[in-house]
Amino acid sequence: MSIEEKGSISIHTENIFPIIKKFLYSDNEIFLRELVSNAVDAVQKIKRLAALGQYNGELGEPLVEVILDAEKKTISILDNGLGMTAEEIKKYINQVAFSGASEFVEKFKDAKDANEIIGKFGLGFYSAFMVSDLVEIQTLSYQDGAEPAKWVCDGSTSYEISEGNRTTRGTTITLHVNAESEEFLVQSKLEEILDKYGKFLPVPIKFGTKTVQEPDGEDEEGKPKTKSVEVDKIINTTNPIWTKSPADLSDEDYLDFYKQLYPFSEDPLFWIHLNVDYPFNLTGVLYFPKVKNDLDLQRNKIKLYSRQVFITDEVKDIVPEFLMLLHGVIDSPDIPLNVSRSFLQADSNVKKINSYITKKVADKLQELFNKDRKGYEEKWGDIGLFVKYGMVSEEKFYDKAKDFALLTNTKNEQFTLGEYHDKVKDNQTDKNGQVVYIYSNDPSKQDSFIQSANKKDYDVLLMNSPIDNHFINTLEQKLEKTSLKRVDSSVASKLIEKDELLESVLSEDQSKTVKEVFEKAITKPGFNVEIVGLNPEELPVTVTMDEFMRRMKDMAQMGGGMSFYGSMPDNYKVAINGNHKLIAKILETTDAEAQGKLAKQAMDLALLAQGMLTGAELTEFVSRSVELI
Ligand SMILES: Nc1ncnc2c1ncn2[C@@H]1O[C@H](COP(=O)(O)OP(=O)(O)OP(=O)(O)O)[C@@H](O)[C@H]1O
Repeated sequence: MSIEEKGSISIHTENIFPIIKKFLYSDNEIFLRELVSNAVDAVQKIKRLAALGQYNGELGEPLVEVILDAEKKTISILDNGLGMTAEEIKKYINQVAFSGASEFVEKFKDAKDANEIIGKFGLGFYSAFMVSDLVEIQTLSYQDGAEPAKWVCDGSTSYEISEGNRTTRGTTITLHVNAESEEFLVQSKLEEILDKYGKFLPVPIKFGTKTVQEPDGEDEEGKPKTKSVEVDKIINTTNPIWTKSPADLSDEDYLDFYKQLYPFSEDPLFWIHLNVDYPFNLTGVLYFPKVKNDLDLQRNKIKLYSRQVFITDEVKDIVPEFLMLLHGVIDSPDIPLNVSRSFLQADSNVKKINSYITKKVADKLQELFNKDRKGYEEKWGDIGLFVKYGMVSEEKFYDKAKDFALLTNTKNEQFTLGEYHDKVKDNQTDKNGQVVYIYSNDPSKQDSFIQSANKKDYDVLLMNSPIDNHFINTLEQKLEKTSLKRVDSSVASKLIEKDELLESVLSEDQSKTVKEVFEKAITKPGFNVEIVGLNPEELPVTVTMDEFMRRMKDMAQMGGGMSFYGSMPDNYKVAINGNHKLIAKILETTDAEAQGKLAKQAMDLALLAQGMLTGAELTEFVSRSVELI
């Protein structure tokens, strides 16, 4: 039989080709992904037909091959899949493939920004025209009595079908690469693209050959000999671990796979194997990495696959924001890829997947916590950031994480939220029944404050990670009758307001004198002197910034819309311990200059403890101290 037909493809838009070519230029490498996936699909379809008994012929070893002919300027993709009849070409290529392309152009016309749709839109077979002047299909269907068919098209709306030359079942797509796309006529370039998109495809992909050493008997001395042989170079692993059952995998398998994905990374802390088939299909393995300082470098490491074809490493909406630092692979055929990214966010499957992942991560952490508390505590330094971020940003995650989130104190002891409440509630409840958690965000700078708090048997939490400012707010919102105060926000005995406040031993007149002496000694603005009655053991002078004021200023600095507070001058409280020996000494001193010096010295010591004494003031303090000794 001879097939001879010229025809015209019926689509609305006459000039799809130039539009697609122009706007997909930056991402045109996906043509190879699309054509190789089609070839893989064809091979899997024939396997399925055979399994169903609908095909009884020879299956052969499933194989897809990519051949580059740089001289002829062609790239061919061959498969031994199910092939197509001439009728099927008309149906699947002329109608299906081209309708996909015209749909793209329609969408493109409506899109405000070309980038919105580029890259996610699977153009399928039509993407071949992004890099070719002419595309040829040679195919032979598996069906009884099928004739080989050939289809040729130059990307315009006219095509030609005639008798083909394939003698074995399957399809060969040959691209005659256009002048602008000659970069793809380089072996290493194609290899790179195949590696990127096809590393884990389920059917072996051959690309060229490689030389390996094989045993070749023994030499005269009886030593084993080897010879060089050329073998097919297969670029992929067909059964990556996420397609297997966790029961069949060892820790080593997971670690090996991690190394394969991220060759230069340290081992991960632990991992989660994802596997769900209802209400959506999703498999994958997510790894918790050791957190490094440069958080940005670690983002966008999760790879999204669809049926083992790599799609993207931008998984922003599929994976909740707080888990963007995780590594690994997610594979789901149920994530719509033929549409713009903005549509992707709104997709109900994407939302479901997002909450599924959140839940799985929470379950895994709970399991680790329950099984091995000590091991979990050791990992907290790395996972704490994720957990706190999650608690701050997602209500649902907070509800789960409140049972396994840990608080660390300055003595490096760790507590769950419940344990910590029980630990401090007796000694750290104020007169209004509020439990006050005291924290430090910089233990070395705030050491004197921490020591004063510890003297009162107050516990001090460590809150020095980048997320802690937000975490503190979340805890205050969620924990009942609990507030948090930074250890240097007031003198120790006033951090938690109790009834039993010490009185200052000073008379009203004496207080007034001391206040004046200090006000004179302090030359900078924004320091308000106050005489308080503290334990004689506590420091004579303490400089603090009010908790509320400091938080508002911190927020203003981070651009949290509190700019009013940001523009306010810094305001500090200078608490003079009326019960301290030094204050008595100041009162006894009659020489005004000596009095002023003592006050200045005590004030500078307080500033020094806060890390606020710098530059010329520090130099002056040092020489005054030398003089006093
Ligand atoms: N190598 C092949 N062997 C057999 N049939 C093929 C081959 N390549 C394409 N086809 C047929 O042509 C159809 C259209 O292919 P095309 O890639 O445009 O769309 P698709 O694969 O259905 O969807 P997608 O847009 O996701 O790629 C396929 O569904 C398939 O029936």
